[in-house]
Amino acid sequence: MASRGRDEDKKRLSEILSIQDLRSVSHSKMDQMAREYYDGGAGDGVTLKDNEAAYDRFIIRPRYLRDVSQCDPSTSLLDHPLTMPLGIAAAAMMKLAHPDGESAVARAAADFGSVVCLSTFSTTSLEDVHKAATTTTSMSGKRPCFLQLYIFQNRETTIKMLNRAMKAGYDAIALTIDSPYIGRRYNEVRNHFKLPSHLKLGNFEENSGVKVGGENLMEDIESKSRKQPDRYDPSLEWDKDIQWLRSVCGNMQIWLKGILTAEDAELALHHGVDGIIVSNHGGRQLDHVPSTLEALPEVVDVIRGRIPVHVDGGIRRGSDVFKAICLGADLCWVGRPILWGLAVAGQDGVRRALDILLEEFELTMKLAGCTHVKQLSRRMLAKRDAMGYQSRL
Ligand SMILES: Cc1cc2nc3c(=O)[nH]c(=O)nc-3n(C[C@H](O)[C@H](O)[C@H](O)COP(=O)(O)O)c2cc1C
Ligand SMILES: O=C(O)C(=O)c1ccccc1
Repeated sequence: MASRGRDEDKKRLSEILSIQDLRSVSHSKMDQMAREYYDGGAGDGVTLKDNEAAYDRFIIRPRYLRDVSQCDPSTSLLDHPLTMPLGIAAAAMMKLAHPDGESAVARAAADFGSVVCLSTFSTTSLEDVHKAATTTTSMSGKRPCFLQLYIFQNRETTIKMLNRAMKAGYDAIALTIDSPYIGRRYNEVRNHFKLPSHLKLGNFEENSGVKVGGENLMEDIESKSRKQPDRYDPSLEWDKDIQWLRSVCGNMQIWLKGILTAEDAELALHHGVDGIIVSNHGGRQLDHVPSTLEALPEVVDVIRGRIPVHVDGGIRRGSDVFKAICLGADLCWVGRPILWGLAVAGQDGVRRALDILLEEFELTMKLAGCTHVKQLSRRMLAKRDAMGYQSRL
């Protein structure tokens, strides 16, 4: 029975040609609460839509007659090889999509040659995910592994988690800086979003005081944050907290996730972080902030190669990865496409999402006249506007 199910999944997967196909099929695999939690954004969804739409405002300026018979889409991260400049973004509660949850995603990433950033609010323990993310049959050498961090008001909760992450072998922490509070997400209120009772948070004891299940996410954070100690800490500041984090992170690198301006990029550099991720949380936090593709150039310009700059939000095709790398990102992280793949067929569905993005990225490189990621530059793009397009960026 189980193998028949897997055969059916395989057949269905072979008919899925794009991330859009995966998104459509995933909708029939999730109930309304999970589907809208995954796909939805904050407020009116202006930023959510703009993250994707921004990619259509940039056009590729291809160069021809440049021998593209060989093409190498690979790169590296923290000295580990990656099949392409692509990582799997932190997403909470992956078992809402599929019972194999985060471990299936981590296994697919390891076999493909990608990197996982595990959410603080995973439904699998960080130790199990690290094992899955670093055990691979197809890639040689150690695999990189990131842990996304929310800092709690009770710092002991955060310290405990960081100590576990160090012991398990995580390479880097990605501190999410765009969420002192949870954004306004109407779907979570309307659907009475909660973690179903058969699922548990993987990184906290039940008596730890950290919860997202059993209560509406928004009410949970907003009305109870002042009464209960173990909520995100909205008082974080550059000066005191980055230094504190450094003192409790051992050898793990510290990255900031959620940078959208040159000003904050400069502060990040000044505070000695190891890398930054240009992100607006997939349009789930403050609505009406810039699309990440359009925020990227000002951040890249101020950082000037001194630390790596990554980007996430709205990446749905290999050509989107191509455009983000042309605008100066070292790597793209994808969120929802992975969740859609997971919902459709567990590990195989995640692998399908990754394979689609790789095939498309490689073909885009070749058709644009590039054979190595290092050749991607702003000169390969133009920006469309009401008058036509500007050929120089
Ligand atoms: C369902 C869902 C849950 C998420 N949970 C987290 C989280 O726990 N921590 C975090 O920093 N970002 C979280 N994110 C944001 C992602 O890390 C990432 O910034 C975003 O999904 C990228 O946009 P994309 O989904 O358009 O690729 C979540 C995103 C989604 C869709
Ligand atoms: O949904 C999210 O985007 C998110 O970051 C989150 C995860 C768990 C609890 C609250 C918010």
